[in-house]
Amino acid sequence: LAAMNPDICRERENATFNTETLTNMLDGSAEKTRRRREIESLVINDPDFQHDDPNFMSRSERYDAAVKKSSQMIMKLRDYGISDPEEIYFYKRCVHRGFSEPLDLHLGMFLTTLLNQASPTQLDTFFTPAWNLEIVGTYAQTELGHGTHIRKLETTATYDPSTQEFVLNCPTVSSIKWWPGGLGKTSNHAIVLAQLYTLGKCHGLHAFIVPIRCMKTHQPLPGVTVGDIGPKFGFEEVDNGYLKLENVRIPRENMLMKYAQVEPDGSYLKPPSDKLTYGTMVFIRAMIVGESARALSKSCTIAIRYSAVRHQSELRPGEPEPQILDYQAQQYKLFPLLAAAYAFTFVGQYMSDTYHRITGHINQGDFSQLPELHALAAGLKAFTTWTANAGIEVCRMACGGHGYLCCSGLPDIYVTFTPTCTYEGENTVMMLQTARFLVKCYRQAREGQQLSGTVSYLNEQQRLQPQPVSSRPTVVNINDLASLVEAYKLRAAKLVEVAAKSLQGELQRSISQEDAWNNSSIELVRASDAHCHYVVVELFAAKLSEISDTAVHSVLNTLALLYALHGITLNSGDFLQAGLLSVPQLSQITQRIKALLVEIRPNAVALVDSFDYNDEMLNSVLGRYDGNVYESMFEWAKRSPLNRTEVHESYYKYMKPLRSKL
Ligand SMILES: CCCCCCCC(=O)SCCNC(=O)CCNC(=O)[C@H](O)C(C)(C)COP(=O)(O)OP(=O)(O)OC[C@H]1O[C@@H](n2cnc3c(N)ncnc32)[C@H](O)[C@@H]1OP(=O)(O)O
Ligand SMILES: Cc1cc2nc3c(=O)[nH]c(=O)nc-3n(C[C@H](O)[C@H](O)[C@H](O)COP(=O)(O)OP(=O)(O)OC[C@H]3O[C@@H](n4cnc5c(N)ncnc54)[C@H](O)[C@@H]3O)c2cc1C
Repeated sequence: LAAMNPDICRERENATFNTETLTNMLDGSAEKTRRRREIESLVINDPDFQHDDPNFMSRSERYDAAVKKSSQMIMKLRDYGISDPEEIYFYKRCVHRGFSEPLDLHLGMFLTTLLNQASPTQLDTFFTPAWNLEIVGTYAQTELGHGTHIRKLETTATYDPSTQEFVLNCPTVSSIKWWPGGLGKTSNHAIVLAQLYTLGKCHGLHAFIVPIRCMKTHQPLPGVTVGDIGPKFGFEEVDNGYLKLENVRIPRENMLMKYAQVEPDGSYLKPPSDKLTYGTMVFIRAMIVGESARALSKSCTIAIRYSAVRHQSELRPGEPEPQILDYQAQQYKLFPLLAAAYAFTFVGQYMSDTYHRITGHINQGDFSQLPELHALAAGLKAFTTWTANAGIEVCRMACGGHGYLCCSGLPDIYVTFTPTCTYEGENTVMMLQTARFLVKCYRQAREGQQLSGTVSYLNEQQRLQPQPVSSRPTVVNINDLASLVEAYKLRAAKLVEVAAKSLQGELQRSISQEDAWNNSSIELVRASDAHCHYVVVELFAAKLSEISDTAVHSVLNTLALLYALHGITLNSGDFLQAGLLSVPQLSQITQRIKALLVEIRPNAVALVDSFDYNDEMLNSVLGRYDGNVYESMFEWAKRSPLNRTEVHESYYKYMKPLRSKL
């Protein structure tokens, strides 16, 4: 076994806090850390899950290997008796080493939709076979023509009372279902979102369980055309698919009927809210927030560990080349992202808790908090995925040339993560949904209604009327987190007001509501962005009050300050315009940020260690725990398929004959 790299050892010795304490805090408790590691080691020590580098495999081999692993995984989860959703998740992400896989949609959306939208009788029929993987399903909503504007989806489900069946059709090319994960080759069922027609009337989108392949032969059923949509930017393990349905008949019992219902005679019973069909999307959006944290924390782990062992250039003449982590510019690239990774970890936990709390109420028949849940999940999904997406690229480039190698792990993290900005609601569209909620709340507050929850700051509008900067004490104390939270709150309030006024102004020009909306989109998206930014800063600050260990508290406080101050410099125009900040304060902030970088520097490696990604899951030669980067890069390169023979066959086929001709 090669010794630890001395640079990275020194980093760990210099840390001012206990890494394990912070890991326990991130997991929830020491016991939870222990259990997570136990589950991960079950996978890592399992010979069936030894990991061949997918970068050396064809797409078909990758799909094959992923299906094999998933099938074994299901068996083993049963054998070990692992049934808690969080524990299944730990096991699963370790099996697939962070890659997406063909069963993601079955586990994440098919089962979830059943649980949330099936009637008790339907659950009896479908859930057990689905849990046992006899039924393998996907979530087929998006069509060639529409992903965002789902009210315009064209697939139809027409009720035939004479046989008590629904007849499903994709009548046009643009109505072909396109994209669903696991649809192409893996699934034998799909939850199909279709326009419901009964007794001659359209009732909008509803969800139907549609068998698409024979349960015995796995051949497509009559009327079903199904296949893989071809190679993509990433997601190579996943058979994202197409599906065309022609007069496919399913029993009446296959429409998900927890809320809306079609009776045997064809009469339609309305759901308590027509947005309940959209419930699974809200769940996945809420979960994506945590995925942003994971993608970013992995990328930071790789870039920061590598920056601790990489030496380059001369800082002081005659001295040895420094670790690249000693360059201020390198710290300025990476430490704000490290801070964001921590922030998003806490926001991810909050979003998951909030989702479960509010769906608990929904299951009790109380739908009052659904709008806020939707607005929060949509906005935070967009806000965190945009930041993480850009951050992964910054981490990759911070590793110089080696970041471009697949063995750095960063290209795979990027291509796997980047579609979160698009799927489950395109980010701009999601920001506009949040804005719709914010503007509505703003109007309610103006009318004197008392708002609660994350938008309660809009109650204070009277107090927020702009005042000349000179006539009041400086709002921001740049050394005080509570004061920074307040500044973000006031900025959000201001930008919501700007958006609302833009709408008002447009309407006064007597254009339609819809055109006014479109003409205010820039302000609306910015308002949502500011709102989400405030929520993130607020949650980070709130988290600090829960931390009892003083050393951990101190280092996280530094990160929270950096997150907040760096965000202000990126959006300084807003803060200046709103009179929340003075120009001289802006340069004080830059100085303060520099001081924070220096404070974080000795703890940087320990801070990424605390995320506790084992080497198998990180899958990166640059991010290895032992820091032995160059040796393992050389070993990896030797395994490249091009190196299987000393002389490649192309030499004999083309180069050699060419030489004899010239
Ligand atoms: C394991 C995981 C892997 C994941 C892989 C990826 C899987 C996928 O991508 S699956 C497909 C995901 N697709 C999407 O997310 C589609 C995005 N589009 C949408 O959600 C909708 O079309 C949307 C929200 C943009 C507009 O919906 P639409 O019905 O036209 O609503 P709209 O007219 O804008 O608003 C109507 C009201 O509904 C509300 N609303 C909209 N969506 C929701 C919701 N989900 N929950 C609650 N309320 C909602 C609005 O806030 C609005 O309320 P109000 O009238 O009080 O202001
Ligand atoms: C890897 C991957 C996996 C997927 N898996 C699934 C799946 O399992 N099941 C499934 O059903 N779908 C799936 N999808 C589809 C995905 O949900 C859609 O692509 C997504 O909802 C975006 O819709 P769209 O492609 O129609 O984009 P579009 O809506 O066409 O977006 C294009 C542009 O138009 C803009 N735009 C659109 N509408 C508005 C508006 N109202 N206001 C302002 N700007 C607007 C957008 O901001 C964007 O810039 C997947 C997609 C990917 C990439």
